[in-house]
Amino acid sequence: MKIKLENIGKTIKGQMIFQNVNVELMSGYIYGFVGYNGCGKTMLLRIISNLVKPSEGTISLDEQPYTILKTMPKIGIVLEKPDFFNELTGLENLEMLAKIRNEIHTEEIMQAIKTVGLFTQENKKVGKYSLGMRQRLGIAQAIMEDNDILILDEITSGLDEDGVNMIYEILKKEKAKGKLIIITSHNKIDIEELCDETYKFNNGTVHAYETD
Ligand SMILES: Nc1ncnc2c1ncn2[C@@H]1O[C@H](COP(=O)(O)OP(=O)(O)OP(=O)(O)O)[C@@H](O)[C@H]1O
Repeated sequence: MKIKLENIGKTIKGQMIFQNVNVELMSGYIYGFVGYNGCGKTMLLRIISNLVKPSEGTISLDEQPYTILKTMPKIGIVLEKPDFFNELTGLENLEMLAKIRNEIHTEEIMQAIKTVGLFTQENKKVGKYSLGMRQRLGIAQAIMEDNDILILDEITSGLDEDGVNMIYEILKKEKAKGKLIIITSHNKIDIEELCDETYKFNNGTVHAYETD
């Protein structure tokens, strides 16, 4: 699977966020987006996820522009702070989200909960979860349905050392399964540990970036 961005630009209310973005993303690789606060990383993730249309340029999946695609691939997304219902437990939140596609049931959800280290916490209300636990639940939601593409914004924010190592392990396993993975992080170690290719956002431009 290949996602190709050609001359992608985004302008909001007359303000250019970025322009002429040319990037190719392939299954089996982990890509990193880096850059200062507000440079447009999340916006580009939204465009890649087909949640937002670009102002200019073409984005395609296996040479088919998104505008004519009949079905999008399965994408697991954690954009910024994961939003859950505080009055429901972690398990209930994931069960509710799983009902949208209706492809998986409690067994697969519990597997994802175990993978992210929330086993025994699944029946606690999310309102009582710490920031790191919410982040872990967000990751469980992204991986539970065996998605083709994983898009994880600020992957390690709010996680303790165990949580960070857990994320590294999960993403390396998902990569080995042939998933296309895109992350953003302000932590250089995340990028060095995980990414095959990194793109740096700077003043409206996006360029491949050498980490060494
Ligand atoms: N819905 C919106 N309406 C207007 N402007 C927006 C909207 N969403 C984002 N922006 C603007 O687009 C720019 C890029 O925001 P974005 O969230 O993509 O940055 P980011 O690189 O992800 O930042 P951070 O590192 O802080 O997460 C910012 O200037 C932001 O104010």
